[in-house]
Amino acid sequence: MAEAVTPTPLLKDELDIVIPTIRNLDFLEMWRPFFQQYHLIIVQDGDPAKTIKVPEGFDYELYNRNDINRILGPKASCISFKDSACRCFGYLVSKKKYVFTIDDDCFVATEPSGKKINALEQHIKNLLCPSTPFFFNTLYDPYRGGADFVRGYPFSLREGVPTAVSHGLWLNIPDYDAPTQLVKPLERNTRYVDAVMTIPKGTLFPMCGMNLAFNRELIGPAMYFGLMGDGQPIGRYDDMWAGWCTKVICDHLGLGVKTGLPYIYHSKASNPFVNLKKEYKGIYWQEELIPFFQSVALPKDCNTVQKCYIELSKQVRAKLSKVDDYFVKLADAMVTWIEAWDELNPSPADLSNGSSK
Ligand SMILES: O=c1ccn([C@@H]2O[C@H](COP(=O)(O)OP(=O)(O)O[C@H]3O[C@@H](CO)[C@H](O)[C@H]3O)[C@@H](O)[C@H]2O)c(=O)[nH]1
Ligand SMILES: [Mn+2]
Repeated sequence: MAEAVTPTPLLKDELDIVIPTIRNLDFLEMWRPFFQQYHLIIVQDGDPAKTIKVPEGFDYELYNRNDINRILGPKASCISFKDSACRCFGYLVSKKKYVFTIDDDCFVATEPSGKKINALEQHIKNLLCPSTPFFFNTLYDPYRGGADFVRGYPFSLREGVPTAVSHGLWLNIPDYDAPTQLVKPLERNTRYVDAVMTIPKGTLFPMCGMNLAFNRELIGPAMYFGLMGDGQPIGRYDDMWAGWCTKVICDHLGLGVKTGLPYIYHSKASNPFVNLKKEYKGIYWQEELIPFFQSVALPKDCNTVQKCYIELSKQVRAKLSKVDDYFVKLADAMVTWIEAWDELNPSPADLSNGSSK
């Protein structure tokens, strides 16, 4: 009898899984059937002297703070310490076209049917299918089996645009801010919504980094998770900052951002009092940040993510320094991030003219 051949997982050699951690990586055991054939990039935060045990059988590279400092030198100043924002170092050093990032307290969720959810597979489907940011399809993702564009949907728009980001959701512990966590400590998300939607052009969204995938070649340089944690006046707004920058750049470049499936099972409610201390400035700053991002206009000649990002950093410095001096520091860090990105990811043109930035 012919041996059952395990199909090669989609994008096996074109995708890295980036995991920020201050804990242990036992959660990988539950993901083993879905992750084992992919390469992991583990970003160890906190004390570099601590040994993080990686379960047997995984192909990985692990970076701690000493590695980050060694690889980036002075540019390491743009990588946060003691905050999940450190994960973006993994995006920097990856050499793959796609990245999936997941937190170490996120587990395999189950569909209402009882089927285990391969979150990575669903993210890949989301990324490989076009997005529809210019006209909302009321039957949600028209490219999913059993759905299509509905009547009245312009045929000129049905080709869609390339998808840059796939934003997944969470069962059990939802990604609530500290005030909501404090008033609703026992609330659990049990609602499984079987939908994937493109976030319309011109609409921002709160991007959560715990179950997120993106096309690194299309949007990687915009996925900087900012200056958070140790030595910074704010934490837990890393993914929000990246999401706002990413969305305005995707809108400018005509790229798509999707949200919805897949779900993961989020198990750890971080301490709301600790979270409040980290994120409280963000809660009132965002009342000024959102109008800023809503008003961002990027010049036509910003035709690459790096050019968009540098232009964005100039507008952050000019328009947000009045909110707090922190944004001047952040604007500088945004430039350092792009310098680091271009240094570690030279374009073919850079390589051909031998300029190592
Ligand atoms: O200093 C730190 C703290 C945590 N990590 C790693 O980052 C992720 C997220 O940590 P945790 O699960 O404790 O955080 P949450 O409160 O559940 O979620 C926040 O994290 C971000 C989403 O990813 C966002 O800011 C909030 O939603 C885990 O893997 C920790 O090990 C870290 O590296 N350094
Ligand atoms: Mn968590």
